[in-house]
Amino acid sequence: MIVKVCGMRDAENIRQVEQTGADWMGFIDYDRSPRYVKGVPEYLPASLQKVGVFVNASLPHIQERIADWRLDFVQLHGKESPDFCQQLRPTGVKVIKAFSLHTPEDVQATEEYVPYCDYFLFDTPCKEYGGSGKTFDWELLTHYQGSVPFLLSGGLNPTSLEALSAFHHPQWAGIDLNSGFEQAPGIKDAASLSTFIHSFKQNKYNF
Ligand SMILES: O=C(O)c1ccccc1NCC(=O)[C@H](O)[C@H](O)COP(=O)(O)O
Repeated sequence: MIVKVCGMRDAENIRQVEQTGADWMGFIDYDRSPRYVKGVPEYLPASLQKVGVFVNASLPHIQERIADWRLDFVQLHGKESPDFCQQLRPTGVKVIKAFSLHTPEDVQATEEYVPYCDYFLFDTPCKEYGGSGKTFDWELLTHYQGSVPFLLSGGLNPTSLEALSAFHHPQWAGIDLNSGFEQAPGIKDAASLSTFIHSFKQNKYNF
């Protein structure tokens, strides 16, 4: 299973989190987020896949960030269309489309994105677009029968292991961790992440 830690920006903290067993690290390029990375992060991890997180950014802006932040993935949290996702294909980065899930209709809306995305990320609806710290009703995912693998996101924290161990879905590919492991916006508790990730990867979902 993939573990993504999102909302990083401090060089020393990035180095600490690089050692926790996480697979992907997310950097937020949205200036209304308390985790906004202005410019280029002082340190970019060498051993983790780098994910740039955008909210309704333009294609040229994202292309610039792909080069500057040496991104492996682009994660789109706004109202980006399937066509926009398709336009990112020639850049060579993998595309993650985030969806806020509130109703079964929200799940159905993912279908037209299938040809243009490598992963989906299912998150809690909130006016800030992400980082709410709140969980959504995972039962909604019984309505998801698509072929694109997804990361489970929204409000995961050190107490979430039991709920995760009870969750099953054939397309479940990983988890996304953010505000539930923070000491301050953008600063993660590396020790807590390390313990959690170790337990998560040790259990039966490490396939
Ligand atoms: O985290 C943010 O501040 C944020 C702001 C705007 C768009 C996306 C954002 N985060 C993207 C993520 O992938 C988060 O990890 C995801 O929303 C879950 O966050 P949390 O509920 O805090 O675990």
